[in-house]
Formats: sequence, structure tokens, C-alpha cells
Amino acid sequence: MKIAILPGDGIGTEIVAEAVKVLNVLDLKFEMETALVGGAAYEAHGHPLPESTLKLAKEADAVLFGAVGDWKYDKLDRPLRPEQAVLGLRKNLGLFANFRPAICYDELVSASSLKPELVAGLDILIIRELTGDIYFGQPRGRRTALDGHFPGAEEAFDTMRYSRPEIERIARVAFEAARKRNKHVTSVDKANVLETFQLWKDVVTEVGKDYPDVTLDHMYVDNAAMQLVKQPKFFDVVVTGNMFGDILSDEAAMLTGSIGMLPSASLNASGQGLYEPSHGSAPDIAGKGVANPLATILSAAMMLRFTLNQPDAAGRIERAVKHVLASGLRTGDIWSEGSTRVGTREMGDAVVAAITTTKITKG
Ligand SMILES: NC(=O)c1ccc[n+]([C@@H]2O[C@H](COP(=O)([O-])OP(=O)(O)OC[C@H]3O[C@@H](n4cnc5c(N)ncnc54)[C@H](O)[C@@H]3O)[C@@H](O)[C@H]2O)c1
Ligand SMILES: CC(C)[C@H](C(=O)O)[C@@H](O)C(=O)O
Ligand SMILES: [Mg+2]
Repeated sequence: MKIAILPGDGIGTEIVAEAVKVLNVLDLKFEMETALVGGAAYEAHGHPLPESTLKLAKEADAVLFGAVGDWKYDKLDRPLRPEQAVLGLRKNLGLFANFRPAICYDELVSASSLKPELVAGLDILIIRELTGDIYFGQPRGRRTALDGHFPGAEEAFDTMRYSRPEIERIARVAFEAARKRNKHVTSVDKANVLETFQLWKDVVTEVGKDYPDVTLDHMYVDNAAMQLVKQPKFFDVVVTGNMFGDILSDEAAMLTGSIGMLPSASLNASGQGLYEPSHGSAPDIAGKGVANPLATILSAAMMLRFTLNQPDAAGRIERAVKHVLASGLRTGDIWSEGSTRVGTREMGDAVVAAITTTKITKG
């Protein structure tokens, strides 16, 4: 089993180091190879996604990714910006299905932004389409406006688009996932305004006919943003497009206590996957040793379950994380009165200790 390790920038290097530490105590044989990506790769090779990094990612069974980006690259031309690396990996590896589970652990109910009764037991799966939509649609660019409110002015434009097969395949992923859960899919769109999302709604409805055992409802994205904080437990599986999924998953993160708790898996049609926390490189706390590594550690668990066929090892990591939270250890983002504040490394060490010494994480 070969894992490409791409730590990236900012807290990416700090949190990936902890996930690698956890993988190393599982008594499994992995070959791990590390490569530069994002701003770090731009500094060293002049490109955020060098050919050698892309090749390594393509050849590996799975990719463990940290995060990329920093404000200091804001002035670079878009193709050279660190964020293009993550988009390039998603496109080149065909990683169209992004799973972002928002689970509120019992121990973190008080860390959530919502009242305890709204989030206790919360378990939502956001399924975000990851290789289409306005993120990748062409044409895009800048030009002089010929019409609109200010003809003659400089304007910029992007293209929102989805094809029927793209919508069909992500819808099937969502219905299949719902079958293994609470059999409820909410498709989030903006069909009242956008042609793209009228097609989205039509296709999801058609695919839904093949899954009569799964309840399907449709919700406009603005209402979904509200319902997520009004009654989050209404949701089971949420399926949506690339941009709405990006925004709603950060919102859902705060139901779980912190974006530092939200792992993700991005899969292609053959099950190969890239695993990364849903958050970014957090330049505001980078280098301080305070970032929460649990989203990355939980992403490594998803990698073991989804791509590397090691569900027992995945379960050991997940139980170890619960055990550590139950013991009261908290990084700053999830800290509350009465708990013990720890840094990134101490949190990783505690997960390792739970795996290696605690009986409850075995078997
Ligand atoms: N997949 C990715 O690589 C990815 C994802 C999102 C953003 N980004 C990039 O990251 C950079 C920063 O973006 P941003 O500030 O909008 O989003 P961000 O997710 O990096 O940070 C948002 C806030 O959450 C906090 N935070 C994030 N992860 C945390 C963790 N593990 N523990 C504790 N606190 C955490 C940060 O300190 C910050 O206050 C930008 O360049 C952006 O493009 C990259
Ligand atoms: C860094 C950026 C390109 C990325 C996205 O928008 O998909 C990030 O916000 C995410 O959620 O993974
Ligand atoms: Mg995002």
C-alpha cells in the first residue's frame, strides 16, 4: 500500500506529521513518500503542483493531504496560486465525490456554536461534487463588458455548468451512502434561479426513482444554510454542487465544535482517494503548534476504510480520538472550561498513546 504524503503549507505540515505518527503505530505495512505541494512547491520548483508530485499522487493508492495557501501568494497569477494544486489534483485524479462527515462527538457538544439539544448525536454526511460547477467551468476570464450595467468597464466572468452524467454519478453516490445510513437524501440547489441547478434537481429526482427506499427532498441553498443552524438533525445525507458544498461544509463544521474536527475523503470512480481535513492552511496560527490535528487524523481513518481496505485500523483510530476527547484533552479551537488545553503535538501523542496502550481501542 503506497501513500503519497503531501503536507503543503501553513498548519498542513504540523497536522500531517501527527496523522503520519498515528499511521505508523498501526502495525500495517505502508510505503509512504512525501512531496512538496502548494506554496512550498512553488518556492522550490516554481509551480504549486510539480509534475513529480502529480505523478506520485497518481501512482499511489491514496493521498494524504494537509492544506495549501498563504496570504503572501494573493498577488500571484491564478494558475500559480497554491490553491490550484488542490484543484489540479482533484481534476487530474478524477476525484469527483467528496465526503465531508459532520459528526458532533458527545464530548464536544458544549464546543458547538449551537445549543446542546440541537447538536447532541448529530451525524450529517455532506456529499459535495468536486470536479465540476463554477470551479472548473469554461469560459472564464476578464474582458471589457459589452453590455450590462457598465458597458466598456473591465469585467470578470466564470461559468457555472454541470452535465447530466456528472450529476447522475454524484447522485448515485449520495443515494448509495444514504442506504447505509438513515435513508434520507437532501439535494441542495438554487433551481429557482439557475439553469444549472434546475438540471441538477431534475436529474437527482430521476436517479431517486431507482432508490424508492430512500426519502429524497430538495432544498434551496439559502434555506439549507439556515436549516443547518435551525434544525441540523433534520439532515442525513446532503448532496450538492462544488461551490455550495464548499460553503455548507464550513458551516456544518461549526456544529461539530470546530473546522479542526471535519475530515474529508475525495474519491474517484476506481476508489482511489485523496484524504484531507476540510479546513485550510490557517496562516493565522501556523507555526505556533496549536492547530487541531484531529480532522487530519480522522481523514487518515477514512483513508484506511475507503481506499486501503483496513476498517479495523480505521476503527482503532476513531475510537482512540473519542477516548482522547473523553479524557478531557482539547486544542484551543475546541477548548472549554474544565478541559485541558494541549498543542498539536500533544494531541497527536495522546491519540498514539490511546492506540498503543488502551484496551478499548483494540479489536
Ligand atoms: N484544501 C485546502 O488546502 C484549503 C482549504 C481551505 C482554505 N485553503 C487556503 O488556506 C488559506 C487560509 O484560508 P482561510 O483562513 O479562509 O481558511 P482556514 O480554514 O485556513 O482557516 C479559517 C479559520 O479556522 C481556523 N482553523 C483552521 N483549521 C484549524 C485547525 N486545524 N485547528 C484550529 N483552527 C483551525 C484558522 O485558524 C482560521 O481562524 C487560504 O490560502 C485558503 O485558500 C486551503
Ligand atoms: C482551497 C480551496 C480550493 C478549497 C475549495 O474551495 O474546494 C477549500 O476551500 C476546500 O474546501 O477544500
Ligand atoms: Mg473550503
